[in-house]
Amino acid sequence: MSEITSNQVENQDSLSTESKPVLHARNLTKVYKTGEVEVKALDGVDFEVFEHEMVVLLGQSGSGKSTLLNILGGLDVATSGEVYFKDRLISSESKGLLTSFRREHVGFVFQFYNLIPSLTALENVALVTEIAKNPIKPEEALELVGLLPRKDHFPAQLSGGEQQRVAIARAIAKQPEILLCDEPTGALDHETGILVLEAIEQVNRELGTATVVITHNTSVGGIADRVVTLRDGKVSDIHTNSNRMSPRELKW
Ligand SMILES: Nc1ncnc2c1ncn2[C@@H]1O[C@H](COP(=O)(O)OP(=O)(O)OP(=O)(O)O)[C@@H](O)[C@H]1O
Repeated sequence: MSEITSNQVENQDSLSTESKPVLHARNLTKVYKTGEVEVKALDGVDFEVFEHEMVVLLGQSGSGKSTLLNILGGLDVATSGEVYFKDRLISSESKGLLTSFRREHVGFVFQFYNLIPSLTALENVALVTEIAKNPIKPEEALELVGLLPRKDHFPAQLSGGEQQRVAIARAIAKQPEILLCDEPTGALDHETGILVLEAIEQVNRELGTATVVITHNTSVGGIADRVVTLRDGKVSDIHTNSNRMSPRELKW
């Protein structure tokens, strides 16, 4: 992987003058201590995601992708460094404030869907909309991911890809400013993975939700505005795509 070039840094600067970062992190480090053993999972990471932007986060296993995503979303805290949500410095906030930041502003999608088996697709999404401040209707969220016709089906009656699309609907139904997806296609075959990426792409385009997608699959970088690569806990490359590909155009 190449180091960041001045051209790439310029591209970033031009992006930042056109729109504002929804999230930005400065000089993040994360050290995990287990007994005598220390692992430096993040080592001076600067990262931002702008309004409406789609960022794909690449890197080998153990490079620090999930650690970064969890800190950005307020699920974990950094050892040092700063994280801002717009102008709000969230990295110095109490656990309670961080929890309310996460509840109000962040949608998460993980590799495994974590739907409640005894509830239908619609009820799984409604669980979130019932307590959110400014939700869209659960039906609308399912429509966005193409699953309204399956609203009365239980998770066991849906394929893996369909369950993941319900999980995406659940994540975005509260209209978060940020959608963070950790290996959303990791458990899926190629065709199903494309459908899930299409759902994420649709949400990003129609709701304008700033989105970060972690993947091992370098081809998926084609759907992003920017592709950020981590290596050994550092940003090793930032690439700006001149055009975003649709998920269906991806080949792997
Ligand atoms: N809770 C933890 N305790 C100790 N070490 C951890 C913990 N979580 C992560 N690590 C270590 O931190 C490093 C970064 O892990 P992380 O999960 O962020 O990488 P990743 O790029 O997301 O990997 P993968 O693609 O395999 O999910 C790894 O060396 C990992 O073993």
